[in-house]
Amino acid sequence: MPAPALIQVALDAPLDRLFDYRAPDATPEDIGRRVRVPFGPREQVGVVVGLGSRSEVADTRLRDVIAIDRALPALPEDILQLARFAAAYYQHPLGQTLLAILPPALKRTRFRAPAPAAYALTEVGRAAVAGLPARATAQRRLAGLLAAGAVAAGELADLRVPLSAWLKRGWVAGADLPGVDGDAGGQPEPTADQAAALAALAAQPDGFAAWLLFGVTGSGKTEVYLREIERVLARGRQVLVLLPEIHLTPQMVERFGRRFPGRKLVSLHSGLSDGERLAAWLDGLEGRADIALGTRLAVFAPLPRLGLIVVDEEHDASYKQMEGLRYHARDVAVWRARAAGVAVLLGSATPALESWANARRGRYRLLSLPERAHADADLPTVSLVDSRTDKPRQGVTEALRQALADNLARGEQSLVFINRRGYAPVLYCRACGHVSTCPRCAAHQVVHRHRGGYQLRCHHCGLAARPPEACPACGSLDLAPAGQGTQKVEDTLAELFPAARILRIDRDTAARKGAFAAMRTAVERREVDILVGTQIVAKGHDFPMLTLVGVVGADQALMSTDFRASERLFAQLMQVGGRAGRAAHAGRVLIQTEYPHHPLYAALVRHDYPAFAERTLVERRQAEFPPYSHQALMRADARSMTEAMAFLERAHSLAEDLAEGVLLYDPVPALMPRIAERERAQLLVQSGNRARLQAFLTPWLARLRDEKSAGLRWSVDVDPLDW
Ligand SMILES: Nc1ncnc2c1ncn2[C@@H]1O[C@H](COP(=O)(O)OP(=O)(O)OP(=O)(O)O)[C@@H](O)[C@H]1O
Ligand SMILES: [Zn+2]
Repeated sequence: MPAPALIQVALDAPLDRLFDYRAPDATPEDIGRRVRVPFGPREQVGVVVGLGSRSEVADTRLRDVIAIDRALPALPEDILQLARFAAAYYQHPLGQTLLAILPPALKRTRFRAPAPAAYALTEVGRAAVAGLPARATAQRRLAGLLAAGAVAAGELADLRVPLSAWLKRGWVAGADLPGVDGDAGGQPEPTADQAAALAALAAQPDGFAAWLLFGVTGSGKTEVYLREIERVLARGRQVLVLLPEIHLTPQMVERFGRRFPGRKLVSLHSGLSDGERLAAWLDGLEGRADIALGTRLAVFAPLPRLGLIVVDEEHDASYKQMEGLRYHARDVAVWRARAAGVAVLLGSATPALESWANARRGRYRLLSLPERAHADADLPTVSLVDSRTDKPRQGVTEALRQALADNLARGEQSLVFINRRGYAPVLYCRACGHVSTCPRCAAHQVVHRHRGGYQLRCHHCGLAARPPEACPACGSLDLAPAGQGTQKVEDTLAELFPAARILRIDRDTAARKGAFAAMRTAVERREVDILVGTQIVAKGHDFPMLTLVGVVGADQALMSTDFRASERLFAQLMQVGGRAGRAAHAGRVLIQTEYPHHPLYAALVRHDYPAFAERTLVERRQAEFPPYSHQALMRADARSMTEAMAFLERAHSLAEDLAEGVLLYDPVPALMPRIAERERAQLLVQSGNRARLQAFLTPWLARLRDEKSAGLRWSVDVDPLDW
């Protein structure tokens, strides 16, 4: 009698193991397929990762698989391998990793078919809509929208139109999206630097290569991606393009669509509906998509003909996932490219110091675009406004006010950058100095404008409260918002320039659907004179009439205890400054600071990223911080600090005999020691050798898996970016 066929299933369970199920008809083709299995009292979706005939589970306790989903193609072997790598490297269970990389629609036990990308009228529908009565306004609106041909599903989603009723009646049906009209002929001639970069890429023999495209803002990095992609597409391969921000995807999709009119482009990000995401994912998996553009999660998209991976703005912190599988999409992309034997192209004006160091060591090959691409565009002039002498009034110095006034008079656009949303960072008692703090967190409450008055909000736990009438510490009524946020700067500018059209963009205003696209259109149509915003306006945009950038309140980051703060600040200011003067009009950047002699600002004035990077790398080497060491951070949180610290002390003692070649720091309270009534502590481990650190983490964490203590949560973050 043949041994019973078993499948090994990865499930979304916090246990680092696989689960065996009986599946008499399973074949090797089923590896990578979704299955439905009984798990405890419920049904769960899992992925088949192996076959077997013997199980450690007693025969009587083995359960039968409910169904193997053979309607969909299996996850290909390279994606299973990628998941195995990510699970092992980031110390996360394989099952949870695999389930995290599946589109949400595939995680449900009741499987729903992918939604069409677009809808079009059927023959029947065409005849029917001709006879719609005038009072059927919603129906007539839908008929109008569809009159000229297929319309993207997303464009119909927000409108109140009777789409589902028409689907039932057979008046509309799913359709493919019409291709974008291309102007592939209208592409600019590459500059000499672009041509040199492209020649180097083309000269590289097939196979893995990691490239760092270091190009100043506006140097035409995107143009290099586009031409290299064209070359790879021509060889019949697929291309994966990673972008840091979901807001940037639509504009990139549009730019790519225009450039590659005949090609199928799909986008993959969390802003899509589950149906759209599934459809795009399947287009990739089944080889229909030529280009997949997406945010970090797209790095796991199955693409059987993969020929190139591009990571735009590779330094961006949003490539790092902060919970669950705490992966860094750039690093995973490099690993994937190596496994697939293809090139990976990392682009940035301010590369991550890790990447810069890799380029210096020859692990990445460096391509440079030191000048702006546009023939008339120079890099903006950066100047520092000494705010000790030119004292800001409501946040704005006289120098910045004057520059904004000049720009307004010339009809050019300006951007005021302040990386702090809300009205003011704290509510302050002028009698005793008390500042508003969140009752649940070790954080200040931020003052927000709210319905004609104010509200106090915690940016860590979200708690909102009415401001107190009197100071909770001394009873004084002399309470006032102190410092500036985007809302206050917006108010100040409105007072200074009553005729100016001002638009504020921060996470609060951009949360509304379509807000970002509306902002872009308004700026492009020159319906805005001054933009006020946080870092979300700083990235990626190309606004030809924007010629002045003012930076307010940047000094704060200089004081941070996080060793990456200065790297982040430099990148941010370089990016935001890079929005100025990208076309025919010269740009300038004014930075208000009390530290005009700080070397970080000096490097910015000279647009000298390499100098900044070299200096910072020397500091990192002295302190043995990354990239000269590799870190993992264990975080624990509990109702009391004693519990959190006790757990980490225990973890520390369980590590001691394993930690050869690994430096174990003492457990300490976290930088933000309390969030939402949970006390937080951390334990840092570090090694000069990545493999050593990995070899230590696995057995250490295995020992800790059995340590249970009620109400305590812990996790490990490999290559942490935040503290
Ligand atoms: N070879 C070229 N000739 C003329 N214009 C070009 C050329 N390459 C790019 N441009 C133009 O220069 C501008 C900047 O290009 P692009 O957006 O590709 O730069 P980037 O380096 O990706 O910018 P950033 O990183 O600042 O977002 C665009 O308006 C683009 O159309
Ligand atoms: Zn809070």
